[in-house]
Amino acid sequence: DTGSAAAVPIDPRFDIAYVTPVTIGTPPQTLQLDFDTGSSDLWVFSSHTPTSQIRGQEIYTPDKSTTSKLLDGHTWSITYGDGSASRGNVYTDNFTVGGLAVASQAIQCAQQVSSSFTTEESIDGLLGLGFSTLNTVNPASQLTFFDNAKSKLGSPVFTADLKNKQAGTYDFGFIDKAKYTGEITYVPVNPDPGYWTFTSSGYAVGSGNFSGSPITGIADTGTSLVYLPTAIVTAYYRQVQGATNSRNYGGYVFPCSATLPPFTFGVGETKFTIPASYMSYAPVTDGSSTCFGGLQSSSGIGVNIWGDVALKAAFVVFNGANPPTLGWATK
Ligand SMILES: CC(C)C[C@H](NC(=O)C[C@H](O)[C@H](CC1CCCCC1)NC(=O)CC[C@H](O)[C@H](Cc1ccccc1)NC(=O)OC(C)(C)C)C(=O)O
Repeated sequence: DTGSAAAVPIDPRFDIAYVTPVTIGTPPQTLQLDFDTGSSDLWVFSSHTPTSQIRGQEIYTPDKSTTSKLLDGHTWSITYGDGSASRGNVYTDNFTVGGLAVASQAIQCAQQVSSSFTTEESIDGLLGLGFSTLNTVNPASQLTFFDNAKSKLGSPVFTADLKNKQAGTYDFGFIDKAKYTGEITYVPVNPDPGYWTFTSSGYAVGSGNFSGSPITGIADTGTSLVYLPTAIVTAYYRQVQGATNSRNYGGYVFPCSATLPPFTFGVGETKFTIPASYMSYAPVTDGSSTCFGGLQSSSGIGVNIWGDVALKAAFVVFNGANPPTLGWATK
């Protein structure tokens, strides 16, 4: 079997996150979920979520599904890097993504969501695509959709083809040659503690020389920006007129009129260039002439993160074979 579904930016002005339609239950209930390779819980706004915490999101109602089953005594609670959080109970039900079906997927139903989830009307929940070791369900952790679907897939892979300010695609079970150019470079993945962790072969700022210093980080579709070591980030913004590291805005900002260099990162022998337009992420507030950078320092995070700003510049194969690998191709 295979599956293919669109990854749609939730905001047409800048790519803060992407959502993908899924169906849950019988008859099918359609929700838009944020596919997140940086976590491993599949959770949804639901009929168990207090109505005061719902603002326009679609919800999953297990009682309306003839195939839903309560996973008795199981609970979950998750807090993300940006401080947002949710918790609740667990059902199993039929679940599909782009035509690919899993019969008894653990669906974590929110009984509580933090305010940042309530105010993000376009996100009806998350679909974790990290390793199942990161799943937070107690007393028994649950498998991700990808882990449940793997045995039905021609090849145990999914691919991310995220795009700039337009819809991209998540494919499951096959690699679409039409989506990339050249050869795919595969690199090892360390699945501990549960992220898609790999090592980049180095970077270059604009037309500067390529530094061959390895950078270990995670490929994370659920993080908007790129977070790298301070030395790299300061080297980048040294090339941007008027750039400053703003405590007020929590990162590097610069005049929106500034000329930005592109940023190149290596995977094996292949080089990926993030265009300057992706590196100017967004005005700090609507209409401001001060812009927030798409590259920020990872010093406060503890891990380097190749988020959407970088992933948009590549076609990425998440290979769930044993051992797992990541494939990167230009497009
Ligand atoms: C609990 C663990 C098992 C897993 C957990 N994983 C993570 O925190 C990484 C994971 O990819 C999470 C997944 C996101 C959580 C929040 C909702 C959207 C998905 N990423 C994160 O927690 C990182 C947060 C994102 O980068 C936000 C996302 C966002 C989306 C829409 C609106 C506002 C903000 N963007 C964001 O802040 O963009 C700015 C900086 C331009 C404003 C962890 O490592 O702690």
